Amino acid sequence: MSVFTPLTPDQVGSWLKRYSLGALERLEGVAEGLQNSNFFVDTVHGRYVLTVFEQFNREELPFFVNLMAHLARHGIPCPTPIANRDNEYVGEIAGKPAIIVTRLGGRSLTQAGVAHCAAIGTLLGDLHVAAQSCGVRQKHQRGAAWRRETAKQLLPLLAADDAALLRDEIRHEAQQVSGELPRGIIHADLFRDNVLFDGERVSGLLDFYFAGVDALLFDLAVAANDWCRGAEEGGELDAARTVALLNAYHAVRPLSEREHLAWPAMLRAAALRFWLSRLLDAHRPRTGELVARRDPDEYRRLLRGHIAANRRQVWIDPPAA
Ligand SMILES: Nc1ncnc2c1ncn2[C@@H]1O[C@H](COP(=O)(O)OP(=O)(O)O)[C@@H](O)[C@H]1O
Ligand SMILES: N[C@@H](CCOP(=O)(O)O)C(=O)O
Repeated sequence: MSVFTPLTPDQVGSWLKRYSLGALERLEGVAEGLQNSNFFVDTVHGRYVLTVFEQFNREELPFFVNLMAHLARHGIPCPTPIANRDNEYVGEIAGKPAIIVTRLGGRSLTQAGVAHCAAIGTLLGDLHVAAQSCGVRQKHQRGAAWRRETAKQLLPLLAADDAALLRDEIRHEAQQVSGELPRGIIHADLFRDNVLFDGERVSGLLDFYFAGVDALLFDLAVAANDWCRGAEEGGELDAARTVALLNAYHAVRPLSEREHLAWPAMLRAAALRFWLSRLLDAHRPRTGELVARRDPDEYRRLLRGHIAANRRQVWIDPPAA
């Protein structure tokens, strides 16, 4: 996250009185992330993370908070939301909705190896299975309809070759049949900075604020695009890491023949999703105390790499059931 809403120790100290977490010992703004304002909060009882929501109103939060609570109960290493003395997860600070969750140990990786990618495959499979019994549902907010609408807004702002790429990609996506793929709640943003590792063990899965129902394969493609991207400038995936990710996932939730066939298009859809959101951020920058930005060109290169690989038929295929 970035800090868009600065908070003082006094503000947080008096807010904490609504919880049974003890008095504030230390408050620190977190520089990573893009969507919300996050603070590490240490109290006499433990270590927590306070998230102030910049883009959601109160009514939109119960889905995410209940999903995290459900997954934590089912052994997924995600933060556990803490209820206040009125037994509510969602509170308010600085006029904005806020929650406090357990702070997990470990560190996010800048470079992932084969063993890390296998751990991510297992984690994602476990997440998809555990989420099946979650009582709350909502649509994935960055799905195909969002991509179409966002492309329309961005097209007039882009250079001719980018606009042509975007138009072709939206057309390509419309020709796919992803509606027939297995669906469920997906994390939808499983990048390296949203996972904490302790050695080769996953100690934390963070940032559920894009989660929602969509094709499960989309989640795997988002993860492959970030965790398995090769070191070179183009958009090819590293074979060993991709195979490790896919095989580990397949061992938990076997991929179907239909998913196998849909994989190349799904990698493109997942690359398109982040090219679009990064372009939007670049064209409408937000202000704040510590604001992180991500490079749209990285995902344009990845998208072009997938299109070129598609023409040459050099996909690293997932195992088929
Ligand atoms: N529960 C947590 N335990 C440990 N670190 C956390 C936790 N929540 C957030 N963080 C830290 O804060 C950063 C930003 O959090 P994130 O949820 O990704 O924010 P945003 O929603 O703004 O993207 C993470 O990369 C991680 O370093
Ligand atoms: N993973 C996305 C950005 C989403 O922001 P996050 O900080 O909430 O993960 C990207 O890399 O574009």
